[in-house]
Formats: sequence, structure tokens, C-alpha cells
Amino acid sequence: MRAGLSVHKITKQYREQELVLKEVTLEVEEGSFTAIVGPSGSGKSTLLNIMSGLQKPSSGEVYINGNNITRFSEKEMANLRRRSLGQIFQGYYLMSHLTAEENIRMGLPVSGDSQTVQELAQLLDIEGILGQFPRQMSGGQQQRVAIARALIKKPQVLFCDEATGALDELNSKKVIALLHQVRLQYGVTVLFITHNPEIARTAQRVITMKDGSVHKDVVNAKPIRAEEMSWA
Ligand SMILES: Nc1ncnc2c1ncn2[C@@H]1O[C@H](COP(=O)(O)OP(=O)(O)OP(=O)(O)O)[C@@H](O)[C@H]1O
Repeated sequence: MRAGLSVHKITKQYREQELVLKEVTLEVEEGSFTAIVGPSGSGKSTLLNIMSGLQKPSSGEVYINGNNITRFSEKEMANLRRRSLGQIFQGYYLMSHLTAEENIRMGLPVSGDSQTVQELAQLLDIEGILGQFPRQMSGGQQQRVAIARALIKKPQVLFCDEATGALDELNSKKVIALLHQVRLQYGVTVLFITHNPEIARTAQRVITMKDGSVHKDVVNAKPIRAEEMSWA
């Protein structure tokens, strides 16, 4: 396994005597799609935010490409995040005064190339709305623009926190299918927090968090395709 990302004995404590993460150790294979599931409050978002460098652990290390990012300065971390890491949340966080295309370009590091706007727009089926503002788009379109913004720099890792939580069945399926497609096309490693067991069935690996620890870590030998997900 080529581990592009790993965490070693990560702990997180927000308040005294209450560990939200309890020595979590994980290796994530490059180019894989991993679902992170578990009850509310089990530490999923905290773990993801520590892996993506958004939050610092109380102890332990996070390695990306062999670099211990927990030792990075703020500037080094900002550089890594801007160049190599993408993040998608349930809220789309688009800039309301910018068009779809301008929002997508916001995801580029200063010196990055911009030829992929068209390519991504085609892939995400948003070519026709590139000139529109967020208020003129549906939720599904806004999320696809947010995904394009996260993908335009061709990130090494894409961190998704309930990225389809606000979408209906059809749009959720489209977004999950797209994430699998870009994973294959660009070799992006995808980490996807979800409460939806059907989405987890499309993942190659499912990590279940419970009370701040990895409760289960299961390789899914036969992931289903996004189109096969059944919505109750
Ligand atoms: N900034 C913070 N300050 C204090 N406590 C926090 C903070 N962020 C999270 N927590 C606490 O840490 C625990 C884990 O939260 P986290 O958001 O990581 O869980 P989660 O599994 O992602 O939950 P959900 O599925 O509801 O998003 C919770 O008890 C939460 O209240």
C-alpha cells in the first residue's frame, strides 16, 4: 500500500479531561476512497480537520507525502493546503459576488495553471452556468462548483465532510459518482465523512469511529457503483 497520508497516535482534547480523539493511528492508501462513519460526536470531523491541517492535534503526528505536517509552520501549512489539499463541506461556502467560474478559479494557487476550468466544468456538467452567481444556481449546482473549486488544483487529497448532506437523492448520486470519477481520473485520495450507509457502500474502505477511537476498519471487497445506491 502506498500511504500518501497517515496519522500516528493522534489525540485531541478541547476541554480538560475529555479526549475527543484517543490515539488514532491510520494509513490511507493513495488514490483510494475511504468513508468515515460513526455516531454524531464520535470525532469524525475533528479527525478529518486534523488530517487536513485545519486543526492541530493535542498530540501525535500527521504525515502527508512523508512530511510530518504537525511540525509545519503556519506558512508551510497554508502552502500545502493551497497547493495539494482540497476540502468540501456540507455548506458550499461560495463567494456570493463571484460567478461560478470566478469561484472555481479561487481554488487555484497563485501560480497555478487554469486550463482545467473547462475540463472540470465538462466533467461536472456545469459548463452552462459558469457565468452565473450562486443565488442563480440550485444546491446541486453550487456543490458541483464547490467541488470544481476544490479540484482545480488537482489536489492530492480531497477531504469531504458530509459533502452531500444538503443534497437530494439525485444530486447526491451524481456527486458521489463524480468523486469516484475524479479519483480515477486524477488519482485523488478521497476521505468522505457520511451518515449515509449507502454512500459508505461505494467506498473501498469504511472506517467507523466511536467515542474518539477507530471502532471498525473494513475493506470493502465489492464496492457498489454510485448509480446502484438505493435511497430508502
Ligand atoms: N471547537 C470545539 N470545542 C469544543 N468541543 C468541540 C469542538 N469541536 C468539536 N467538539 C466536540 O468534540 C466531539 C467530537 O466532535 P466532531 O465534530 O469531531 O464529531 P463528529 O463525529 O464529526 O460529529 P457529527 O457527525 O455530529 O458531525 C463532540 O463532543 C464535540 O462536541
